[in-house]
Amino acid sequence: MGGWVSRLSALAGWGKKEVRILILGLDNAGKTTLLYRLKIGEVVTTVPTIGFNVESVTYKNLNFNVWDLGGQTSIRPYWRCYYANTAAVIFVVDATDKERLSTASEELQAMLNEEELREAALLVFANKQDQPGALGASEISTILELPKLKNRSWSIVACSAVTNLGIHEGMDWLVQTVQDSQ
Ligand SMILES: Nc1nc2c(ncn2[C@@H]2O[C@H](COP(=O)(O)OP(=O)(O)OP(=O)(O)O)[C@@H](O)[C@H]2O)c(=O)[nH]1
Ligand SMILES: [Mg+2]
Repeated sequence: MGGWVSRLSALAGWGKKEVRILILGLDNAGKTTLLYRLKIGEVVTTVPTIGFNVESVTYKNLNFNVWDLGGQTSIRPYWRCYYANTAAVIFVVDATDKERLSTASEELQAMLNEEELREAALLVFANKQDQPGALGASEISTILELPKLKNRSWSIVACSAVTNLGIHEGMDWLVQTVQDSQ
């Protein structure tokens, strides 16, 4: 009986495994704005995240469980509590916040050194491209030392969570990469 139920469920697509994605980055980078852009396709008014937001998001037939963690300095030590079973990390950078790009780079490297994220793909979103003076993907890639990464599927895409620029390009890469690794 149990066998029939699970086979029928599988045929119907019920209980389909969700792919776990984390959205990380410094405070004010635009993580929560991105999460709801993915979830409802709109720009929502946000407040700084204390703790996390989590949503089920379906993109190109893949079901994601997307966790958006608060990025304030005092909250960053808790990021590691969420690393287990993560297929991919979306690291959001405020491309206008030049003073804090080195801090973003340090947090990114610390995160990538974690054993639990050894196989996780990395998508960096260079966000806020609608703002004047935003640095482009190649400049940010250099500052974050992405070309030096070893044994990691990674990509960087310039985007705006507000205007939707680049969001699909980044998510298409993510879906393809996650599917290829499964
Ligand atoms: N101009 C512009 N503003 C953006 C963009 N994305 C987010 N913002 C704004 O940046 C501010 C911070 O956005 P949040 O999404 O709350 O940032 P967060 O990364 O979740 O911040 P924490 O929760 O504190 O970690 C808000 O005022 C957003 O409206 C963007 O692409 N362009
Ligand atoms: Mg937030």
